[in-house]
Amino acid sequence: MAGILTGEGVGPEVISAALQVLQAIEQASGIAVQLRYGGPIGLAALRDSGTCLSPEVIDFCTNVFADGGCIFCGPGGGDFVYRLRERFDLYCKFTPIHELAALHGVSRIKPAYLAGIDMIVVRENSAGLYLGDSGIENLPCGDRLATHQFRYKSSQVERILDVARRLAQARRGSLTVVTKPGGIPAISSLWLDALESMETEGLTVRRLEIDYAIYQLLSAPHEFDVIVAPNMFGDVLSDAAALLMGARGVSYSGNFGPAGRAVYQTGHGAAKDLAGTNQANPLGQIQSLAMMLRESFGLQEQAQWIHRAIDRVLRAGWRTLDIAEPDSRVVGTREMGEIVADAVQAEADAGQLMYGS
Ligand SMILES: NC(=O)C1=CN([C@@H]2O[C@H](COP(=O)(O)OP(=O)(O)OC[C@H]3O[C@@H](n4cnc5c(N)ncnc54)[C@H](O)[C@@H]3O)[C@@H](O)[C@H]2O)C=CC1
Ligand SMILES: CC(C)CC(=O)C(=O)O
Repeated sequence: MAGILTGEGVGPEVISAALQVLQAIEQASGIAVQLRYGGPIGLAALRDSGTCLSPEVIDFCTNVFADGGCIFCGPGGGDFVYRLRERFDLYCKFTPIHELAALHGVSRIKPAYLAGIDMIVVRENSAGLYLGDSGIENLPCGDRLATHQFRYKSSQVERILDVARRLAQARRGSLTVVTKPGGIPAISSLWLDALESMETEGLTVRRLEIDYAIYQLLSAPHEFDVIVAPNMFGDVLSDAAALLMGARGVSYSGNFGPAGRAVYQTGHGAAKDLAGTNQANPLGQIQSLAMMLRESFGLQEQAQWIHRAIDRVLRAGWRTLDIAEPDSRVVGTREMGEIVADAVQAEADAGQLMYGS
């Protein structure tokens, strides 16, 4: 079962396109995913309930998780995602970054640097800068003073490093740990000490500082497999890495906590400039659907149908405006959802022909 939070801005449009694709999966496989719908989130909720994560949405998520489901979420602004992660201890965010070969032509990065890239940014989601205490005070001299204090416990660092270590062991065995010893010495030491005392036999471990890590990510992306970082560095790394896939509109992620709790979302935001125009790219939300099917429902094959369908659609020249090339067949959000849904059906049929089932 999946709980749907449609989000704000372009959220309802990209969620609706993704659900068209889910319908195609259901028709092709005979699997039925039960859906429940929750209320508004983010700045839309703030207007009505005075908070970006309302008590109703907390109850909704609590019930979905208690019934063994996960959340499929459109973008939401304000502090919605931080409060959600805090409330349900969604301490781990995975952002997969993989080659979308059909989009080499729209990338700002030369194709030779993009071929075969395949990495996952593992972001610590439960502490650090974004979960700190802050305030602004008016000083007697007339100046204003803003302060922000943030912290990490070694147990929080150890659990995320352990997730990243296990992921790297299951993949190509390369782990990059990103800190900034000169800039945030105490927290960087905590991370690097935890890394030092962790069993990393069989892994190639790199320690990079955030500034050079971003430079390397964009100049030598093949060198990355699993990257793990504190909250804010992980946010910046995953947004920058999205450039390697072609555009912000195709980026996606999953947030994970204990007891199988999971929230799947886009990497891009509410894109309010595009809301209601049927121009938003739904491929990020659709890829997060594939991630949900694979990680929460164990539907590997169906997730692959989606990725292959997207490749097929992009190679055929179908594009939303943000990823259009001069000879593209430009379509809107809704139409892209329909085209990918049809391509999913074609992938499912091709699979049946191949295996004769
Ligand atoms: N996953 C989430 O829930 C996220 C939510 N946000 C929230 O979204 C709001 C807007 O954030 P911004 O920083 O402006 O980032 P944004 O991603 O919403 O927009 C940045 C630029 O990317 C474009 N863009 C984004 N998604 C697109 C798509 N699917 N197709 C085509 N173009 C797309 C927008 O039109 C805009 O020009 C804020 O309230 C922010 O807090 C931001 C990032 C992630
Ligand atoms: C701005 C947020 C709503 C989303 C984001 O960028 C995050 O994951 O921290």
